Amino acid sequence: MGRVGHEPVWALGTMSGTSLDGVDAALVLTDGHVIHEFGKAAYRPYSGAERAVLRAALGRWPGEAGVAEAAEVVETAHAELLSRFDGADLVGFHGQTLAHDPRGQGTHQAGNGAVLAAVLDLPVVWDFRTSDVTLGGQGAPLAPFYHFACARFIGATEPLAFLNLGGVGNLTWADPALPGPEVPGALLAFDTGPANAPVNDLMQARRGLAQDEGGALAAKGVVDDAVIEAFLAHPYFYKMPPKSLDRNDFAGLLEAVAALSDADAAATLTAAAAAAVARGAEHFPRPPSQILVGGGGRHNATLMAMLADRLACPVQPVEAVGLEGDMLEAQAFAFLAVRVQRGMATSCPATTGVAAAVGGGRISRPGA
Ligand SMILES: Nc1ncnc2c1ncn2[C@@H]1O[C@H](COP(=O)(O)OP(=O)(O)OP(=O)(O)O)[C@@H](O)[C@H]1O
Ligand SMILES: CC(=O)N[C@H]1[C@@H]2OC[C@@H](O2)[C@@H](O)[C@@H]1O[C@H](C)C(=O)O
Repeated sequence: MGRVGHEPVWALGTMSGTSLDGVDAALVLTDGHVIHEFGKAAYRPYSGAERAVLRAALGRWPGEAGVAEAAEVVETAHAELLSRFDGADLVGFHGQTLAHDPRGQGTHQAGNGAVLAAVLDLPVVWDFRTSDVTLGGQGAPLAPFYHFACARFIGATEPLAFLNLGGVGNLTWADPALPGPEVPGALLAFDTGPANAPVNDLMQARRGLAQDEGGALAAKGVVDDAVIEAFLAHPYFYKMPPKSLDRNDFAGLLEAVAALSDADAAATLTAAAAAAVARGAEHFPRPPSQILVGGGGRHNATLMAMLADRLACPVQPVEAVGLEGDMLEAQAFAFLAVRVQRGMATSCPATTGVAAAVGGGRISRPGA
């Protein structure tokens, strides 16, 4: 990339995840290879009204009803949150995934980076997933290149795995001893299955609550093994990675627990998330030394206990190695923004199934 520097810059990354709870933003000082320092991070929840607009647009594509309204909610929430930060050199704006169908209609993240570039008066990197999909990849997960940098940052020398427990779960196996993330054998990544989304949907439907706080309800229930067995027969679990999911790909799971008590249903959906991760771990090229967990699901003690039961290596929140589990994804899009700006790859065959290591993303500059 000519004289575009190799100096580290402060990148401000954002994530508005599949749980539709709100927007995370975090500053990272990086050159796109190495994490030099972490800066301030902040969260802005969506209001009930905003969440309703986003929920109504789930599964929709650009131009369809409700999508422009959803994009406006996303842009407004991000502009409000990001205006609270000083000192950023550029922004990595993920947007809100409304639909994801990589081998069909594509992938759709609502929100226009050009709008944010104008409001914030900063270059904004956005639309991270489309070019990977266009080149035959899944367009997700994209955090793995960042996970590789995290593995280096914490001084790991043995293979390890990162597990994100958001609405959907995803696993990255990484070997930090290899020279870089795109080197064959350095990474293997994929979505594991539904993580918190089905439990959240159950809690909403049965109790009018957003989540099963701490996994307390699930802890009181009994897992229905027949439901788990039927769940694991889903064709997704027979696909080789890389592979990715849309939030509602397992919508039938909620029907499968319809006849169970609230506690048994919560226990069974929580066990399904853990079983999907354990099934995913069977794909690891070599056993990892540990699995480090980020995302909101690490606050669910029942889910964490079920994971520890089903996995052969230690499972602990990323805080155990000094990382911030609520901000990993926002930090990932800060890191990836710098890579995009510098013409570096953001995905490779082992992370998204794309044919070769590729970069992605659009860059909008203020005043352009
Ligand atoms: N204290 C808690 N107890 C139980 N569950 C929790 C707790 N805190 C967060 N969660 C779960 O984590 C979810 C939020 O996780 P997170 O913010 O990582 O998801 P996301 O980023 O929206 O999703 P994705 O990573 O799939 O895009 C909540 O919706 C809830 O289900
Ligand atoms: C299409 C899409 O937005 N996928 C998200 C979602 O949330 C978790 C999982 O499904 C993962 O594939 C991805 O996000 C993370 C940040 C990623 O790209 O690595």
